[in-house]
Amino acid sequence: MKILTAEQLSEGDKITIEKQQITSEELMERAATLVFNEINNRLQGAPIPIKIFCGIGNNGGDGLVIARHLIQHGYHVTVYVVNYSDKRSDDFLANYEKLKDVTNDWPQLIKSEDNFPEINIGDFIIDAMFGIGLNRPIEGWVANLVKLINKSQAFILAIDMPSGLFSDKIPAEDAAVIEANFTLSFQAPKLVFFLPDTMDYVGDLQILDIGLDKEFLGKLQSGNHLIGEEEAVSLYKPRKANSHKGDYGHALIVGGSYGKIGSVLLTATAALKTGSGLCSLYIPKCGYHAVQTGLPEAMVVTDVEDDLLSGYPEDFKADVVCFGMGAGTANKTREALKNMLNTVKTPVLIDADGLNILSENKELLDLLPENSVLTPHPGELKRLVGEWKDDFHKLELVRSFSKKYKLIIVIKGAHTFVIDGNDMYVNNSGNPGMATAGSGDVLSGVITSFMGQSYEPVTAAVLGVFLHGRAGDIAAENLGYESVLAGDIAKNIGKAIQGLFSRKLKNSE
Ligand SMILES: NC(=O)C1=CN([C@@H]2O[C@H](COP(=O)(O)OP(=O)(O)OC[C@H]3O[C@@H](n4cnc5c(N)ncnc54)[C@H](O)[C@@H]3O)[C@@H](O)[C@H]2O)[C@@H](O)CC1
Ligand SMILES: Nc1ncnc2c1ncn2[C@@H]1O[C@H](COP(=O)(O)OP(=O)(O)O)[C@@H](O)[C@H]1O
Ligand SMILES: [K+]
Repeated sequence: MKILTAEQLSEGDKITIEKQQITSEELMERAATLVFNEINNRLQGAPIPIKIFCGIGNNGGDGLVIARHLIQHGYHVTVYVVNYSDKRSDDFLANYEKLKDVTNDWPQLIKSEDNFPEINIGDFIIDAMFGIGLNRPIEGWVANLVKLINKSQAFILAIDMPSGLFSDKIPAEDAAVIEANFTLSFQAPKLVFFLPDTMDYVGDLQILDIGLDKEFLGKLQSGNHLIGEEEAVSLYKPRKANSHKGDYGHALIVGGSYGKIGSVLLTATAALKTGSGLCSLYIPKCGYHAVQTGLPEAMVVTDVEDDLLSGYPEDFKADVVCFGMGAGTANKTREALKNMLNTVKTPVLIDADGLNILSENKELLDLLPENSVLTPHPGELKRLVGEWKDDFHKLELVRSFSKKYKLIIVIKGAHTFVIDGNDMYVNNSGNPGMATAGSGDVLSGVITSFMGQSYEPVTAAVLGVFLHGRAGDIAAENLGYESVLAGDIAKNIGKAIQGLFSRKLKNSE
């Protein structure tokens, strides 16, 4: 699904109105009716107090339409007009009139703190103050109203955007922004819904298809994509009946050091669980018995050193090499990485200490084969590209880094971002149970495995990140967030792949 900007969506509104020969009021009616249906499906007529805070633009107009439908269906609704300006939009005014047809309770006007209503913990708040039209921070008494709503602990449903959130920039730390429990947004997700700085304002997210012109949406140039199940299915290559292990790639996992052999074991397990035909590890001698016992399906080659890596098996024939987990950053290990990069001419994956070595030895970046995949968490990323001011600045830095070195960067996080030059893929699977030691090692194994199975590196990264998150979701469904171990994510990769084709995620390990 494309992630769009406020400008693209406004343009989509205009074109849709022209092509479908409808009025903007009709489009508002369509969009807000979809919101009403969602609310009605969930509340099922429950007699809870619903307080709708409407701005005076089209977001407020949506609020008025939602209010009208809710009142018609017998809900207990109080409508507030947050009168931050006198410039009411035409569609707001039209729907303000229409509200008269269904109620004698005129909306309550809020013009200052004096008009603030009481908000109770059991209220159902609908935030229709500002949508994509926000063009400056919310200030004065309106900011205080936002803060009052946030403090109330009532359930907050935001329409289109949590009010106060811009679609293209990060609000200041003390800015007034609605902290929604749920956001129902129109037609396409906005990038801020997924950034670490702003995702907490959004709560759970659902996108409503309000029927904007398909041709316009199809042709829109947007390099930003949200990756869900549908996208993942389209990337997956089924196995052929007439095939053998040689068809599914030989992955070589290089890493580990004394006390950190578990990391490579996790990566190799994940690679095999993702379908690698063969998997070998190149590790220091101290890990030999652990790996041979822990993962009998894997082959092991050991370094001359006992406790760390110092070299690379130059004659080794692998389809893909992954380097770094648990490796440490000793000088000898830096030489091992250098040796690997001087030997391997096809895209590699670099993770963890491999990234730390690159950060300390930037000249090595030039040795990375084009389309290699780097999988930093935010700490590793900072060492690699420098400090950023906010998430938009971070994405800019990573984009130019990706272009400069022709690399694919996987920024790990609650929503992992895969950046390949101007293209960006935002992952929509995963859960906080995955914030556990070694889950990144598992991700490296999954992506490496797909690279070895002849997926394009960017496809391997995007599909790998999605399936890793989905496997984590399956593990969490069965174990609870706290009990998910990285190994459980690896165990459920197969179920995650199966789940692409059947929605039944049950009977997992
Ligand atoms: N395709 C879509 O996306 C559709 C959008 N609709 C709704 O229309 C909304 C956009 O409506 P508008 O463009 O009228 O904008 P908003 O309703 O978001 O904002 C209203 C107006 O407030 C003013 N304003 C901005 N920031 C302010 C601030 N900090 N303090 C005081 N005033 C401020 C601006 O002049 C802005 O136009 C969407 O978010 C959505 O809810 C729907 O009705 C129909 C379809
Ligand atoms: N809150 C979260 N929601 C979704 N995924 C998460 C969350 N926290 C962590 N993850 C995922 O878990 C992995 C953690 O990787 P990393 O930080 O490298 O851990 P480690 O170094 O212990 O392996 C990443 O793939 C990340 O996207
Ligand atoms: K809103």
